Parts: sequence; structure tokens; C-alpha cells
Amino acid sequence: MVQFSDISAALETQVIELPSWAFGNSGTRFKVFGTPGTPRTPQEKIADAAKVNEFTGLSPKVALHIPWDKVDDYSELRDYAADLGMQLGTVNSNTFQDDDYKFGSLTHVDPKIRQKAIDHHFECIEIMDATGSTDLKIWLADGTNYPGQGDIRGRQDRLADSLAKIYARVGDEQRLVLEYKFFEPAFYHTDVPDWGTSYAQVSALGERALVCLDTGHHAPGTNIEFIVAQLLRLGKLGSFDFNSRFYADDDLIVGAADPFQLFRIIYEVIRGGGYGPDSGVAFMLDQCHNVEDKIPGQIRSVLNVQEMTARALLVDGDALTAAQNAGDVLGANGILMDAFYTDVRGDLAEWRSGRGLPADPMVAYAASGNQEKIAAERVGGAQASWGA
Ligand SMILES: O=C[C@H](O)[C@H](O)[C@H](O)[C@H](O)CO
Ligand SMILES: [Zn+2]
Ligand SMILES: [Zn+2]
Repeated sequence: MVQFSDISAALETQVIELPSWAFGNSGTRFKVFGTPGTPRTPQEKIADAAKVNEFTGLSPKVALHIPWDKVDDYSELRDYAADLGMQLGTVNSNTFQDDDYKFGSLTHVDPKIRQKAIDHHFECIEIMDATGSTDLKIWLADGTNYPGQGDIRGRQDRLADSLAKIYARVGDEQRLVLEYKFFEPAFYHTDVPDWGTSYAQVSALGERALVCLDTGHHAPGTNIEFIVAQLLRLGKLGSFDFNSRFYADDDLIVGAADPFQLFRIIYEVIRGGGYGPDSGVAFMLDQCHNVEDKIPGQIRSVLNVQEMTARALLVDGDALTAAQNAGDVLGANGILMDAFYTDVRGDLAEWRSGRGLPADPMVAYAASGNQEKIAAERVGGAQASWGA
């Protein structure tokens, strides 16, 4: 039986990267709600991410989205973050909000439009050089809405060519992660719809090109942990965009909709060697808090990942392997379920207290008065939101 004390050290190394855009206003096509205290600048987003790290000790890294986090001096932004104990992480490109990309970006039939999209990624790589970021994350809205609208094969060939040009500029200490998504905003075909396509495209590039798995980007019923196991086996899982969903790409708090799925995913990460500081697998959140306050929403999120990580680390691997090899169906399932049903919240609270962190970060943050403080201070100016 694995005890909590056996996994305590493994929990020390967990790093969950926060998305700067989760602190801005986001919403749906129906409405983007404003919230008192929402940041107006990349600096205020980073300050909010630092608050999450202050109360959880889990999130010393914040991902940027370009141009949403555009500033004049990125090394200055790096220093600003460092003063708050934060590192600037993954740089997310954006080729989904420019009129020129209506019919595609890296897949567009017009070489001028493709070059414009490629140049945007060159700009992102220059930003990475200034921020010290290692990962360039590419998610493409590219796709079509009607059969016949686009040449699926031709678009794949143009995508491969564009990615090769971008990859050639990626530094030796840097990586390119390609995110897939089975639909939206395209509703007939998406050019990078599944792990197989992302794998095929990044494998053609080289060893520093990897797959990004967003947990909200699969068809209902998809066994995501199987994809995790396979990509780890192939050495091509670069990063996660963690969130949860009831229906589509809802970008809800990770673990909120299906904590058992999160547990199963993280179990396969651990089993496949994808957990730990040298695993090369980045844990990032990709969420939007449409109705709940954003800082506590992010605190809740990183705690959910930590909790399911602790439960997955409690799986008695030896006993499980023995039961699997013995064909003991219910025994094997029972061993995994025992870990999942182990309530680790008390142990985690003690674990935090032992490290100078609040036993219950949600309660501590609510009592800190920070939410009221930023609501009072951040008046005037435009609140940050998707698209701005
Ligand atoms: O659905 C879009 C993807 O999840 C991307 O990761 C995107 O960049 C992110 O959601 C912010 O819009
Ligand atoms: Zn994503
Ligand atoms: Zn998404």
C-alpha cells in the first residue's frame, strides 16, 4: 500500500503553468461579462498569476498570448515577472483573429497570407528569446465549413511547408508544440483535428517539435488517457492545456466536470514517465472564467490538478501490475479505484502548512482582501479580454 508520505517528495516538483488570458474577461459568442478588478495590462495579469502562486506554491510560470500580451519591452516584462517570483512561460501564437486569416493562415492558398502567418511566429520566437521562454505553442483555427470548400490534401502540404519554415527558426533550447482540436471555429474540417495529424506534422519537423493535448479538444467518448499513453510511448507529448468540459471546448475549471477523467489522465502521465521536472511534459491550464472570479478560479484549478496528481501517485503500481498480469480484472480495477477514492485533502492541507503555505488556499485567498483591493484599484482603462 502506498502511503501519502511516500509521495510527498514527488509533489514538491509539480509546476502548473497559468494562462495569462484566464485573468482577462472571456465569454461566449453571446456575451463577454466584465468583472471588477479584471486586469488591464499584461503586468496586472502576471501580478494575478503571482497571487495564485503565492497561495498555492504550484504556479511559478505564466504563459503569454500574442498579441493579447503585447508590450514594448519583453525583457522588462521578464524582469517585472521575476520580481514577483514568476517566470514567463509558453508563448502562444494567434492566427485566429485577423481578417486575413478568414480562409486559413499557415494553410492559406495565398503564399503572402501564409508568409504573414509565418512572420507572426518569427515574432513570437523573438519574444521567446527576450522572455527566456522555451515553448512556442501553435493552435490553428484553420479549417472549412462545407465539403469541397477547401482541398484537404493541399492544405496539409501547405501546413507542413509553413511549419518547416517556423521550426527552422526555433532555437536549440526551444520547442514547438502543435495543439490539435476536432472542431470550432471550423465546422466541417479542421486542419489539425486530432493527435494523429499533430503527430504526423511534428514528426516531420524534428525532435523539438511535439504535440500539445488540450483536454477539451476531443470528440465526446474519446479515451484521452489512451492518447496520453501513446504519445508518451512515442516520445511526442510536449504539453497539456488542462481544462474540463461537459459538451465542447467549454474551457471550464480542470477537474470540475470529470475529476475521474483527470485522475486517469494523470495516472497515465505518471505511468508513462511524463511526470516530474525532467519529463519534458509541460502542465499548462487553458481556461476562461466567464462567471466566477478569476484568481480563485485559477487557485481552484491548480489545487484540482495537485489533488488528482496525489491520488494518481498513490496507485500501488506493483500490486496493479501483478493483478493485471494475473488477469484479475476486478482486482486490478479495484487497486486503481482505491487510489482514486483516497481522500488526500487532509494530507495535502498538512503538506502545505509544512511548507509555509495556507492549508486551504481558497479560504486564505478569500480572507486576504486581495479581490476587494484589485476591484477598488483597477478602475478606468479597458479590462483585458479575449481579442483585446
Ligand atoms: O481552442 C483554442 C485553443 O484551446 C488554444 O489553446 C487557444 O489559444 C486558447 O484557448 C486561447 O484562446
Ligand atoms: Zn488550448
Ligand atoms: Zn480550446
